[in-house]
Amino acid sequence: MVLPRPRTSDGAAALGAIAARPSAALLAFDFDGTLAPIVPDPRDARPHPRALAALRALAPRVAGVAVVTGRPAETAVEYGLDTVPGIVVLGHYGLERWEDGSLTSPGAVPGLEDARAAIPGLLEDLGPLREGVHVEDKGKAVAVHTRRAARPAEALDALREPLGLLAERAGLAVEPGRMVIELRPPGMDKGAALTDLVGRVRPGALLYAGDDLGDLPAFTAVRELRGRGVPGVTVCSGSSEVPMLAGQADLVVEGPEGVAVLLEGLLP
Ligand SMILES: O=P(O)(O)OC[C@H]1O[C@H](O[C@H]2O[C@H](CO)[C@@H](O)[C@H](O)[C@H]2O)[C@H](O)[C@@H](O)[C@@H]1O
Repeated sequence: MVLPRPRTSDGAAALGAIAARPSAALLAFDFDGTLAPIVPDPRDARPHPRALAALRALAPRVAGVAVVTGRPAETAVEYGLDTVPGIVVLGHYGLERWEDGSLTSPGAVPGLEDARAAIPGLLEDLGPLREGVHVEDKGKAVAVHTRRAARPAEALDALREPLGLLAERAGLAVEPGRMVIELRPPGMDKGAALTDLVGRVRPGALLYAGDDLGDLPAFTAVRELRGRGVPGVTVCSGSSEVPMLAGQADLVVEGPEGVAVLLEGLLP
């Protein structure tokens, strides 16, 4: 199968290196919007069947397959990732690590209980915009979603300031995403998580694919790693919701289906 051509020479060189010597490649992905199509209810998200099949086939041939997600690691695993041989799942933006059935996770998150208690009142203050806004409690982070709201973009805009102030008071980080604002533990991001993983795997080349603002630190990490001699290609799983991400990537594909086609192109 023919591989797409990245628009940058660095990206083209890295994808060429991955195709030429897959056994030295690390393939890393965001979950929602990249491997899994976006759906209204986060509990219904599952990996695109073709992407999952391609990952299963590629995993024994590459140096590593990883998912770096804002989800709790075990949630992404339960949604089907444990069927990929040897996969590493880094959850909560890298705070958690799941590998070979075993989870490493930090203890209680200071400030989260206060944030959790304050959110219902803050949602009441939204008035009519409140309709359809829902809270996803992820144990070590809380996400406020507006995708199912009657007026999703307006509700999200109305939430930015109060959730920002609440995060500041509680000592939490604010993570804006696709029709969602999360309050999560500070001190970790997908860039640090990916750099740490590269230090462990020591790949000859690296691919990272993402779809959202939370993936930008991973894109930056790929560029920094290039400067340290690790060829890397960034892939944007494109959407109309986050158009700016395309300009930050070496290669743009059409959502999770496009990611699946790219992975199929790496198969022998
Ligand atoms: O880092 P990711 O793997 O991309 O996770 C980021 C957040 O994704 C999820 O929310 C997004 O996907 C939902 C399911 O398709 C969608 O309904 C929602 O609008 C999106 O924002 C997830 O629910 C969050 O917990 C993740 O942090």
